Amino acid sequence: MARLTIPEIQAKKGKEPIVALTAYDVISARLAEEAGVELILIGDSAAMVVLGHEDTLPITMEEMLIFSRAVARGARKALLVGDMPFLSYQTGPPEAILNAGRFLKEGGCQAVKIEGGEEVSEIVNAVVKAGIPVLGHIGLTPQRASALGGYKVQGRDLDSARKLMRDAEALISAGVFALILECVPSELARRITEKVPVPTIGIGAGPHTDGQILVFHDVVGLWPRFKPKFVRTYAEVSKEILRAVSTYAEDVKQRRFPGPEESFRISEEVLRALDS
Ligand SMILES: Nc1nc(=O)c2c([nH]1)NC[C@@H]1CN(c3ccc(C(=O)N[C@@H](CCC(=O)O)C(=O)O)cc3)CN21
Ligand SMILES: CC(C)C(=O)C(=O)O
Ligand SMILES: [Mg+2]
Repeated sequence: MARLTIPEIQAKKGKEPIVALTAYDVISARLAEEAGVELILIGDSAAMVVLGHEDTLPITMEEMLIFSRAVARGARKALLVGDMPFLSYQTGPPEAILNAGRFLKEGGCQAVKIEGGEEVSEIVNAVVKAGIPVLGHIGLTPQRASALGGYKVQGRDLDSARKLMRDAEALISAGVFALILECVPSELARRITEKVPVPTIGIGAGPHTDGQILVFHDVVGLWPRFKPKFVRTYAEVSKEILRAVSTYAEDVKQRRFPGPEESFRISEEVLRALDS
């Protein structure tokens, strides 16, 4: 079966919700796709949930490309989007195009995501003009968390709600194929969704967006550090892993593992010859 295309994703607007999820490795990508995920984002959240950094800022292009290639080996139907890391695009169009292009040339992705609104619209436009599809991302943009005062809901007062509407319009003019809305009040997300011609994909943006995205580790219960209000945890995978590995450790200590079924044998004849 062929990979979902950007026009196919766009055609879902107003028809059926788009299912998106992050993934960072071959197993999570394969499972996500088998479960029906249509768009996989190789998120810079890997900095936190895979590499253990405090925030998303430290992750590099080289690291993002390693995760992208792993995901590409596991997913052949979902649209793959590489999340451009901090300082890989902010310096201007030439560097942005070169780094975005690497996600396609080396990362096995079909598109990239860039955080920010009006401030980055020229850069987004340059990347789109180079033939690299861009997924926009406005509202809470974690690479700017310090400037925004933390991981906070955006667009609650009139000025910031207006700013978000302008950001959406600027990105549409710049040519994004879809738009992520993160941590935005539901009614504002609804207005943006009705106003823009491309799909909106929400994370903490309520039920009216054209699709939803969450972080893989949040969905399966593998991220104990914090639980944003917008997360629904569908499994307790950490607990299951802890149970399995604890039992393994105890079995080794108690000499219950390995047993005969988990061990290899040699013939008596060879053994006798060896001992003589
Ligand atoms: N595991 C994980 N899940 C994510 O969704 C995620 C990451 N990591 N890392 C990068 C960013 C950081 N994100 C976050 C992190 C925390 C909140 C949070 O706790 N927000 C408050 C809202 C506070 C307010 O009312 O303004 C909340 O209660 O949800 C939101 C988004 C989203 N992204
Ligand atoms: C949560 C999504 C939108 C993201 O940017 C990430 O995982 O890095
Ligand atoms: Mg991100």
